Amino acid sequence: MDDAVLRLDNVSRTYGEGDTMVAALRGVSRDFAAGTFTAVMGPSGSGKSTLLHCASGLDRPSGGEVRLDGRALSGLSDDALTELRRESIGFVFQSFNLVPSLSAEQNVLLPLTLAGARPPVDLARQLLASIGLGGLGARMPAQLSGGQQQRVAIARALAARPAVLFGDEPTGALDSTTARTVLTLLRWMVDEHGQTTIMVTHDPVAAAHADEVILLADGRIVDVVTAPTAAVVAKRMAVLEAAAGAVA
Ligand SMILES: Nc1ncnc2c1ncn2[C@@H]1O[C@H](COP(=O)(O)OP(=O)(O)OP(=O)(O)O)[C@@H](O)[C@H]1O
Repeated sequence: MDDAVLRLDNVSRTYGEGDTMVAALRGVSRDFAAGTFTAVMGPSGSGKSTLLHCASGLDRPSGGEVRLDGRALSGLSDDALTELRRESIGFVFQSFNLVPSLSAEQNVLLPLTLAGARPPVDLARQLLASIGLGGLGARMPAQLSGGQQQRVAIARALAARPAVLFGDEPTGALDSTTARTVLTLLRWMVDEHGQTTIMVTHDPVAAAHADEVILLADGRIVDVVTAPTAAVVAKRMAVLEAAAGAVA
């Protein structure tokens, strides 16, 4: 696919050696087209976090290749990889990871200021307004609800206009109503701004917001659900969980 922003080609990742070796990823290949929203699911230990880390340049695969905007990551030095991550990748985590002593606005701008850039003063205000937090920029994280804090974290991840936004259980710490607000926001970023987004989740309802769901089992992609509904995803997951339980 020519419009792939991110391409995984036969990516493998092993941990340890000899008898204790664990194959966390076993030859994963997948193209992620620009402007698409993908959810990654699978039983515990199936390789979701490893996939996210390898795809985002946080970890180096043991084999295969990851290409971001056509650039092979394996050839990059650690410094070049860090630079690429800073410029092209956004992260949102389950624990919002905001700096408690900085205001919402300062948190949003932090990655840019740390990178030595002088972001336009109204960038944070615009970003916060665009995600429904207009007027709250001066608040400290402790003065915001969980959902509001996660939206600040999303604004921060988007400040550098990343090629790909990665979410590691971004709604895992939120109640279902608040989670829906955050998922609607992610969906809106994809639809309105073409923000390519890849999210690991355990929640079929969250996964149903994506364009497709990749299902992992034992380090491999074993199923892909297009135009997912929560019911279909839950059913496929139940089959995989049962199989994983039978092996364990
Ligand atoms: N640093 C590590 N050292 C050794 N083994 C590891 C390491 N990290 C992950 N693994 C193993 O690799 C496999 C995949 O782990 P990974 O964390 O990617 O799974 P996951 O699907 O994200 O699991 P969960 O849903 O429980 O978070 C597991 O068997 C795990 O124990």
